[in-house]
Amino acid sequence: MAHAIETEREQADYAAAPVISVRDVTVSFGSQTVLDKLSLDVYPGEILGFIGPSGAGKSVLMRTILGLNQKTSGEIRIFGYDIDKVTDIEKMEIDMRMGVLFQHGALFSALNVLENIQVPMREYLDLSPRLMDELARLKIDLVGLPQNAAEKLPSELSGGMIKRAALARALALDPDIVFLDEPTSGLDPIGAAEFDDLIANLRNTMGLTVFMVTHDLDSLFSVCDRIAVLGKKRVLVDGSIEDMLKVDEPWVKAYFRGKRARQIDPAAKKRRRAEGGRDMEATG
Ligand SMILES: Nc1ncnc2c1ncn2[C@@H]1O[C@H](COP(=O)(O)OP(=O)(O)OP(=O)(O)O)[C@@H](O)[C@H]1O
Repeated sequence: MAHAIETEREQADYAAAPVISVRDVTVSFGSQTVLDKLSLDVYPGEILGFIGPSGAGKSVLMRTILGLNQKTSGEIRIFGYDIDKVTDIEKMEIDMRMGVLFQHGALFSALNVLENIQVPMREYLDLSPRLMDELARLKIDLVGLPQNAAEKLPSELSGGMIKRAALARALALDPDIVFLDEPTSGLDPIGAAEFDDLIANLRNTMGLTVFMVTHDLDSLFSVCDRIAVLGKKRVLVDGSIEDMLKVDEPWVKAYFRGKRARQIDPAAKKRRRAEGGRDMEATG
């Protein structure tokens, strides 16, 4: 499906070279083929929502792009580099430009928030402890956590605080792109909306590119510029929310026009963009 390009900004983004380009990628585990010749582009500065049925392979694609799963065939380019042809130093530079928030946060339980945020700094940079403390505290501010969260262990944080701490860690090296695996799962609707706003603000202020695996319809409607649907081991369709509402593929139809989506007004996103808030999304 062609992109429905709505704004000048989007037009400029889609004219730019993709930051991630996945071409004909196949991933198998033993005899199980999870992704079969899948292709997908991610453009600079966009928030891409990646959806699909449970077990379809969303996390597998994310992990494959990150180099955590092997692909059987196909090509992945990140920032223009073919990841099969990069040197070790180029690979490290690419890794440093990508932050990841894994499902459930995946913080180290024995480390406090400050130490968790410093993990990527220790892995990739050679900084003094004092500078690392300062940088980590800036990230704590950036994600809207109180400074007294710095010394807390993950077990002492609420679900929403864990997500924010994990996001702070994903942002530790000032990446160009962040991968978020179901970032709002387990949050109450208010916490989820606040987290969505945080993601949108970070994109707007830092020019981040966001690859978000999600099941959250509110996130898709409120912050995602584009949605890609995984099904039958490939990207079935991609486009705007408005495009999704016109798609006849049964799963996409059930997802966007089923019972849970019935209150969502397709015109609301345009109003939200015009007004710069997310309060207008759902009609009651
Ligand atoms: N390391 C692995 N070894 C073997 N099979 C795997 C591995 N990782 C994932 N799979 C299989 O790949 C399939 C896709 O899993 P994946 O976690 O990507 O689904 P998903 O679309 O993210 O699902 P959900 O929405 O439920 O999180 C599943 O059948 C899973 O069992």
